[in-house]
Amino acid sequence: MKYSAIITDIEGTTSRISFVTEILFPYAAAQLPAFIQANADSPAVAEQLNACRNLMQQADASIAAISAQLLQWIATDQKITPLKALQGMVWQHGYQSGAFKGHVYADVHAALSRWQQLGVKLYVYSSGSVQAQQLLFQYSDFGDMTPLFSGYFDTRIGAKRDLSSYAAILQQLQLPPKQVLFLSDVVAELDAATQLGIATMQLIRDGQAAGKHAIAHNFTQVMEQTV
Ligand SMILES: CSCCC(=O)C(=O)COP(=O)(O)O
Ligand SMILES: [Mg+2]
Repeated sequence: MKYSAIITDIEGTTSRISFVTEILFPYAAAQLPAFIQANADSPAVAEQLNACRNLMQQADASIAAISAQLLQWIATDQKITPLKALQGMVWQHGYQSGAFKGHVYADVHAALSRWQQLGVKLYVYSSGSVQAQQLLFQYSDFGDMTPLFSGYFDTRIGAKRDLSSYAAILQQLQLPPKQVLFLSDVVAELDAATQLGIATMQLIRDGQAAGKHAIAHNFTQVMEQTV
């Protein structure tokens, strides 16, 4: 096996883009206003509301104003950390109530299981919060997949198109970059990882434009190129 660790993106890589854009985002848009109104005093929610005020540069922004801003960020798919944290909180109710399961491609479940058997450490790096990542895999189509993963990274370590984010991840993994493989559907994310010497492979499942990276159309093809 070429790699000691594999880091995977979620949307467009392990999971269908439409699961995020047509199920998760609309659910969050529908639930967030009432959720933050009802939970504004809880420390976890209050912390994120204040982070939104800082980003809005409106120290006295009302709950209604923050709700409107959150909905605008969702509508334009902004990868903003407090939005992602609040989305994870409302998605928890959606998963636990059975409103939806976490979509994971069958080839992903098979490959992750095989890589774990081979002793490869598996990680997730997504703009979705760590909570959202863990929920998706805990309530996946294949049951609880979280035992497969050794760690999770989100935008608290940095934006996915920033080289510094991958430097911080490598620091935590304590591995040489060439022993780490990063899988994503987004070329700009792969470009950032490549600049640090991390191995990369682009997943092309929904017609994504190919970059200069090695490509695969599913995780079975990733496995074929990495053993
Ligand atoms: C963890 S499922 C929700 C994913 C999400 O909220 C998101 O914005 C995905 O962004 P990415 O940069 O990981 O494609
Ligand atoms: Mg993606």
